[in-house]
Amino acid sequence: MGIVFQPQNDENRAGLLEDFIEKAGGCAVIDGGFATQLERHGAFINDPLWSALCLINSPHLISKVHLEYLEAGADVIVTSSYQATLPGFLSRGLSLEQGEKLLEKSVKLATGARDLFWESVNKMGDHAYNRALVAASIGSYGAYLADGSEYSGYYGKDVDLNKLKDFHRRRLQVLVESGPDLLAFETIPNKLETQAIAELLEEEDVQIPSWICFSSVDGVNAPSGESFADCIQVLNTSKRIAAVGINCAPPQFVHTLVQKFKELTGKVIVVYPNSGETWDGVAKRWLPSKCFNDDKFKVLATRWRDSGAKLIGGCCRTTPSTIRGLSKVLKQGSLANN
Ligand SMILES: C[S+](C)CC[C@H](N)C(=O)O
Ligand SMILES: N[C@@H](CCS)C(=O)O
Ligand SMILES: [Zn+2]
Repeated sequence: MGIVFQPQNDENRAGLLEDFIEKAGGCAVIDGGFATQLERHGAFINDPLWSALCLINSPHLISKVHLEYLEAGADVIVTSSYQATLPGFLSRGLSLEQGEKLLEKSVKLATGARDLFWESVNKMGDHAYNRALVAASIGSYGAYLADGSEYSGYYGKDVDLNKLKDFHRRRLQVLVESGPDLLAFETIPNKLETQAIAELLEEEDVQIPSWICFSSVDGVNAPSGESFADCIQVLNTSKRIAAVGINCAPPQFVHTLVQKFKELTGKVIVVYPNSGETWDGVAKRWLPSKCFNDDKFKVLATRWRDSGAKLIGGCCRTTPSTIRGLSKVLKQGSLANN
């Protein structure tokens, strides 16, 4: 039997994610770089919409990448909506309705791939897969700006709490209505956006559990320079947020940050770092730097798990092969595979 994930009420939201993790063997595996894998299949994403351009031009590649990550052993797959925003689509001449349809499509492509994969592995008989959860990706405001500010946290003086809530509100509503299992807020770079998300989840009475992941460029603080203690403080009282962590930061930062986060919160810790390369927001390309291959990633991931992370995957420049390795090493000894 697969794990069925059906949030029922306010109180058990985090509990359901924890149950899923427990049934997955104590540590669930998230997929890897989504845009990265689209590019490896030839998708053109050097664009203000980045990987969301594929929702318009090449949805078949999105399904293909989801299936590749499922096959590699991901227990949680993240939708292609990181940089899919209504203002972004409107600025391309699409109508509001068309933009909303694309957001819905990002969830449907993922749930469709998950259901197809689950049906096909069950036909095979014995297997070690779990029925995966679908997390709807919600990239930061900085991702929409497409100027690299998800790694600086600097949104300019005109951006206040209400502006960030307005930016996130309709996309959040549409994604929730599309039926994902989880919400994945990704590369959040500052306290203001953290607070906007926490308040919005409350105002919109969102019943689906969320994780919030921060980026980090120094391994100590949020990209804005604000401390993680300050950022996490605004999340700790929110029942809507089931997990907190780091994504798209270099792997060498993660171990210390997991330890720090364990001290700052009782929530599930989620980590999915990039390969260690650095994004050049002006040239729109990854600059080679200290890069971790799949073998090094595997070794580090066991340390992240041993220090308390319970959702572990990869972000940009990691691939299905990274996730296959992670799945193998993190599930060794697990009795819980269905
Ligand atoms: C996670 S970053 C590499 C995504 C792309 C960025 N928001 C941009 O559009 O430049
Ligand atoms: N979910 C996105 C995150 C980019 S930082 C991706 O993997 O492409
Ligand atoms: Zn990334």
